[in-house]
Amino acid sequence: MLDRSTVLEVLKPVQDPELQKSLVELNMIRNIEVDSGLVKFTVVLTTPACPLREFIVDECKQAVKTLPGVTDVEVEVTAEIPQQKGLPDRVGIDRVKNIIAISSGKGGVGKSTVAANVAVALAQLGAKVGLVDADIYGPNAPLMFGLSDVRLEASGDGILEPAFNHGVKLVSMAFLIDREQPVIWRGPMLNGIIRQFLYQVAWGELDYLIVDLPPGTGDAQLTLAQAVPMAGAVIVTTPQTVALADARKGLRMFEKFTTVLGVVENMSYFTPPDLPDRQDDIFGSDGGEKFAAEVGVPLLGRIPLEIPVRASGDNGIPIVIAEPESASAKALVSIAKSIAGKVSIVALG
Ligand SMILES: Nc1ncnc2c1ncn2[C@@H]1O[C@H](COP(=O)(O)OP(=O)(O)OP(=O)(O)O)[C@@H](O)[C@H]1O
Repeated sequence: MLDRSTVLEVLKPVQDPELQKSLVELNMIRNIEVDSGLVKFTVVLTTPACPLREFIVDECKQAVKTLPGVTDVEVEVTAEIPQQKGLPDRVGIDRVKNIIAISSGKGGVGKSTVAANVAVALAQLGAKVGLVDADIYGPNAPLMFGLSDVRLEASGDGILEPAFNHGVKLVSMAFLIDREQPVIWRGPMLNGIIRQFLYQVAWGELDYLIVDLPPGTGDAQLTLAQAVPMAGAVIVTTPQTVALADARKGLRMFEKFTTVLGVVENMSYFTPPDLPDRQDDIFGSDGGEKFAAEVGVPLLGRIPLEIPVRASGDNGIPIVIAEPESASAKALVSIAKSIAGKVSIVALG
């Protein structure tokens, strides 16, 4: 007989490929309805940015269709994002589910570009996202979000209301300081600023809080590590040997206090606009892939060097919005999905 329990039974062997557990066991199948031959149910994913969304829905449909009497299957997809372990219950951070650090060993490899686009891509996929620009020596996020002229001031109780654009809440040193202030004065402020950005911002409910760190393995990384537990860290590098050597140092440091979710290879190749089939490996070939394999973490994706990436960053409209069909935008959306998938594994692990 075709009813709720036979549907649930036939769905039991269907697994979430990343979590490697049955969807039924994970309580991801809800609201089963059977109306003669029509079967309807909801799949509750662990992130709206699930990289395997279509695959999972297809597997479920195929399984249910094997039941005698089924004429049609309708699947609704929603998401409930699990919270990482160990987050303190303190104002500002109390409704944040997952904190993700984006870091690089070397400067100028595109870390802020990746952080901004991953944040916007996750928001476009339906997640609630915040971004902390913790790069106090070169805060670029306001420019990339078209918010260069914004100034923020904490209210009487010391709480900062974040700026907002492209679906992302944002705080940055650039919103607080006098731009003429010498960079040398910023170092001693670092500890306080990072804590303020975590605990004294009216973040509200956030699925992902992304922290764009300065390059290297310095005070900002240690301050963040001491200030709050993270779901994980992402290392951005170019395929170049010198960038990879620095990335290795960064990775070893992060491994001491969080999960390294993976490596992003940026500026992987250049395709001349008039020669769409060509790929010039300007900074070397497959460096990111070899590096990821060597250190035993996933390669989350490769982003080509494209002029519109730079131009869109300078114009305040990240490439995933400005040119969503470009190879770099597609790579960045796929990277955002991979990061979300890995964060779910950490949270449920
Ligand atoms: N894939 C790409 N194609 C073209 N330009 C890029 C790409 N990635 C980054 N850029 C450009 O390179 C420059 C440096 O990028 P970005 O500021 O993101 O690097 P960073 O690693 O955060 O640097 P910093 O060390 O200053 O923090 C920016 O002008 C950015 O627009």
